[in-house]
Parts: sequence; structure tokens; C-alpha cells
Amino acid sequence: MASTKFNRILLKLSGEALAGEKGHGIDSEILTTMASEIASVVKSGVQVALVIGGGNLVRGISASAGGMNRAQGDAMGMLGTVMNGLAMQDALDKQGIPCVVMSAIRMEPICEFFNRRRALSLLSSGTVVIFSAGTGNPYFTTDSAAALRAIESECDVIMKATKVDGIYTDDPVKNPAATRFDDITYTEVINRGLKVMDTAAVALCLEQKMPILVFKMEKGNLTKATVEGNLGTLVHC
Ligand SMILES: Nc1ncnc2c1ncn2[C@@H]1O[C@H](COP(=O)(O)OP(=O)(O)O)[C@@H](O)[C@H]1O
Ligand SMILES: O=c1ccn([C@@H]2O[C@H](COP(=O)(O)OP(=O)(O)O)[C@@H](O)[C@H]2O)c(=O)[nH]1
Repeated sequence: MASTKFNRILLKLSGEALAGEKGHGIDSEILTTMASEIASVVKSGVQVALVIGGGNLVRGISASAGGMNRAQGDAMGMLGTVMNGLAMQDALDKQGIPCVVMSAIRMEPICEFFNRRRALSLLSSGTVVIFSAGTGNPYFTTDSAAALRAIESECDVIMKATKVDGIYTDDPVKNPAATRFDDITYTEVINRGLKVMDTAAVALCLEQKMPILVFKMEKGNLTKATVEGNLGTLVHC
């Protein structure tokens, strides 16, 4: 095994990142690039669990703004995360990386129903496990699902690969004067109301002391984050 900072990671990818410039759907080139980044980390001996969002397909909150019942919209959002998971599984297949998709909502034979003990055993054997359908409940996000599954599957860290290169004093997209933290405590993220990850997810990580590393999803960064662990912003106790 290569000397990596982490043995088992939970990588959280936003659905929107899969859409690329189009802003919607799945861009096959981006999917392939992300799969090859994941493949190289897996080949270095790191065990990888994956949670992919669904914002590129449906967000319950946006559907409800258009008049749809929120829980109904969230159910659609969760199904979107399964579609993204299946797309990533296909892309990892093509890289020769073993991968199992689990869903928080039963839908065999498309994918397996979530089973914590089986997930642990698959991860230990080097299989990538994609946890899809979020938490299986409306009014939650895939950030919360990432926190929950990272804790259940005994990961060393949650890696949130996103559009910005860390956590800032304010949204850096809206406020260019915002400054970046190299590291920050969970309590500070919550008390300052920093919006990079939802509060429920951060609170769960605080309770269970699950570190979170937030960094930009760019070529090479996943390897850097896994090997060196000093990229972006680390959220800790
Ligand atoms: N304090 C902050 N630090 C960093 N990013 C922030 C902050 N506040 C808001 N954001 C925004 O949060 C976004 C990431 O959150 P989100 O859109 O939920 O991520 P994703 O879609 O990757 O899951 C960033 O693109 C950034 O614009
Ligand atoms: O536990 C969950 C996770 C997700 N969702 C729904 O799935 C959508 C897509 O997830 P998210 O917005 O977290 O995706 P991302 O922003 O990471 O692409 C959400 O908007 C919700 O509608 C949900 O209802 N419960």
C-alpha cells in the first residue's frame, strides 16, 4: 500500500459538478475524468466510499418552489442520485475498478439495498461503494447522507469535492473579499453560519468527530488530498 494520509475516505461529489458547463444532466467527459481520478486513488490502496448529489437532475426544494409537494420533489431528487451513481459505476467499470451501488431505497435489481456490514466488507476488499438515494428521507441533503454513511462505514474523513477551494469567511462566489480558512472547527462553521455544507451534516460530524476536508474538484486534487491531506480546508474538533 502506498503511504497515503487516509486509509478509507468518503468522497462527496456534487451532482452539479457532473453536469459541467451545460449545468444539467451528465457530461460524459467529466464523468470519465472523475472516474479516472477515483481509479488512481483506489489503485494507490485507498478504500473509497462515494456519495454523489443529484443537483444536476432534480432538487426537491426547486421543484417545490414550482408548486410541487416538497416530499414528492425530494423523492425525485433521491432517484436522481441513483442515476448519477449508476453512471459513475459504469465509468468505474470502464476503468476496471470494482464498484457496487447501494441505495437507501430498495430498487433491486438495479442496485443493492443499503447494508452497512456488506458495505464494510466490500470497502475492505477494495471495492468502491456508491451510497445512493441520500438518506432515504425527504428534507435531507446528500451532505447529510455523506456524513451518515461516512460514520457508518468507518471512514477516516469526508472529502467534499466542490466548486470552491475551501471554506471562506463568506461565499467566495458572491464576496470576492472573503478569505479562506486552512482549518476551522465544526462549532465555528455552525456559529458563523458558513454555508459550504448543510448544518445538519456538520452537526453530525461534530458529534461523531468525523473530519471534513473541503477542496476544489480539479484534476489531481483528489490524489493530493488523499496522499497529503493538506489541501483546501479541514474541519475538525
Ligand atoms: N463560507 C463559504 N465558504 C465556501 N463556500 C461557500 C461558503 N458559503 C457558501 N458557499 C458556497 O457553497 C457552495 C458549495 O456548496 P454546495 O453548492 O452545497 O456544494 P455542492 O453542490 O458541491 O454539494 C460553493 O460553491 C460556494 O459558492
Ligand atoms: O437524504 C436525502 C438526500 C437528497 N434528497 C433529495 O435529493 C436532491 C439532490 O441532492 P443534493 O441537493 O444534496 O445534491 P447536490 O447539491 O450535492 O448535487 C435534494 O435536493 C433532495 O431533493 C433527499 O430528499 N434526501
